[in-house]
Amino acid sequence: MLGLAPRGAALGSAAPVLPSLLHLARQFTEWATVDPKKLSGAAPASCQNLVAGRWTGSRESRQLPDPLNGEPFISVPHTQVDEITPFVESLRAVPKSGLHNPLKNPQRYLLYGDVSFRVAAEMRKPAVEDFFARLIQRVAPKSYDQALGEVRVTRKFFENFTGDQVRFLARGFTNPGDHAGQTSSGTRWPYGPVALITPFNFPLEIPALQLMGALYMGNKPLLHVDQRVSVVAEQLVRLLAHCGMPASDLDLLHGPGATVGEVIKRAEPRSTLFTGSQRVAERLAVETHGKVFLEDAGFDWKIMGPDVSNVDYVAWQCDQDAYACSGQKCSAQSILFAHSNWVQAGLLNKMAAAAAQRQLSDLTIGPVLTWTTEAILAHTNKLLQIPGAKVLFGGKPLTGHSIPAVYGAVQPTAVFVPLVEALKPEHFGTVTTEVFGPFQVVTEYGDGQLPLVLEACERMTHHLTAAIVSNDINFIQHVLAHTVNGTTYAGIRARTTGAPQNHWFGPAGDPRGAGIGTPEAIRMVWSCHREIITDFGPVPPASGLKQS
Ligand SMILES: NC(=O)c1ccc[n+]([C@@H]2O[C@H](COP(=O)([O-])OP(=O)(O)OC[C@H]3O[C@@H](n4cnc5c(N)ncnc54)[C@H](O)[C@@H]3O)[C@@H](O)[C@H]2O)c1
Repeated sequence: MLGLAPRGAALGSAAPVLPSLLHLARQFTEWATVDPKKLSGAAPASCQNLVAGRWTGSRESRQLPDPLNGEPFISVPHTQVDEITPFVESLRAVPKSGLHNPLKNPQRYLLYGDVSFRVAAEMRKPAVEDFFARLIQRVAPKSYDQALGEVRVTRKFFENFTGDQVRFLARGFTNPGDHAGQTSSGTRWPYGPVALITPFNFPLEIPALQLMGALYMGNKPLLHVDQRVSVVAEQLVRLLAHCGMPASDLDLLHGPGATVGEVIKRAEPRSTLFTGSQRVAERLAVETHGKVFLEDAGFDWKIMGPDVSNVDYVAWQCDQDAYACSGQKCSAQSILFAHSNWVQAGLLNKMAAAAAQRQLSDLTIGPVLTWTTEAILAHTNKLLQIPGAKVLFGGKPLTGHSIPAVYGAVQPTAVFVPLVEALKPEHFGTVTTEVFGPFQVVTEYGDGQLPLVLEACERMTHHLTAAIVSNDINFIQHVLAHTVNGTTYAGIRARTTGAPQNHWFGPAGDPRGAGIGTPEAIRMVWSCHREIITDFGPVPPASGLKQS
């Protein structure tokens, strides 16, 4: 309630007529159960599961270490396999025809347009935007600008699906039939019970965009987010409920990945969207008998054409692509193929200078959550065994910090590997291993060596993002024509990172590959095609019927 001035209160009277700023800030997040500004070992937060519309705990909890100083600061349900029956039953209770579809409960499309409108309005409030940005920073340390960018992309996504836009997602088509009374119509049908598993690196954006896609299309999702960051998704779910989402429309399961894996085995959701590592992706593909959509490993390349221009800008973009969020973006620049003209123009020195500006104090470099310092340095040393390989910059641990040893802490690093050596079968696997941290491989090619670069792209196994940095249309068309990555930027401003709400983001070249964010992605991942052929007559006279 806004503390408006009481009727008749005189201006200038001693009684306060406006609510205090503190009160306003608090009411903006009345649905929240954590305060990211206070969150610490001294003021820990705790999380809850949501199942069948009820918030619950679990027998055991895990105390998460603060990634910046190791103090236990969040207690998260450590849900065990013997506690999953309510989650299995909740999913099993969902009909295959979903909670809504074009013929059932169509008012729910409008409900979700309305929920999205309210969430977007809430997220426009500076206090709410700041709440999510800071909460993201506390669990997946990244600079404030990067965290705020994640919140704003999420808000714009909600804005995109307000009003009638959810209903339009389920748009179908009709074709005239063979005779009077017959029409065929293509419809978008939900899967019903579905699962959604997302990683740590974008704790708000990935769960929000995929979750809403699942809900918009009429499914009931079981949501599981990496437990190191799932506090953010829980706050999103609380905001959704505050904005009118029926609390029983989704379940939220905190805990180890193995527990959600077991729920999936027993509940057999009709489809599962997984975002995370290749290892778990392949395992789920087998366990679900292929009923998966995957957004997995990203070994992302950037090719720089022979035409050099705007070297300062391009070096800045390389630094952003490789090291923003400490390289923990699936779209991060993993390998750079620089034409010799760029090397001669001083690109690598400018990249080194940009990387040297990054610092822990503003989280432009920070903890690595899935690779330890030792593992990153061991990988660096393995690359350095390749003839001609050398460290261009970085290659050392960060110093003067209290990041716990379970996480990694290394300088932004670039290792140069000669192209011909990189292509040798004994080296190729190491060179193209995705290091989910501030790390990239750099190589150089000369005139006449583009076929070797394209051969490297052909032999890579995953095709998520890519960048072709050039303004030479013939060069760009040639590279585009011979490669397949799902999200490819081309032009002098090309980047590998960038997963906004306004374009498709996802891999190509794999029939299991998913997409995120756009109407096409939502329709493809969260609904299937159903053809309904209506044939009401008039019926022809029986005398004219022939057997065949
Ligand atoms: N392609 C994309 O859009 C995209 C986006 C973000 C991250 N990623 C990839 O994610 C990886 C980094 O994340 P990570 O290494 O922490 O991923 P991960 O595979 O270890 O974890 C991802 C999720 O899977 C869950 N999980 C773990 N074991 C499971 C099991 N047996 N059954 C079901 N779920 C299980 C985890 O709890 C977590 O929520 C990188 O490879 C990165 O490229 C890809």
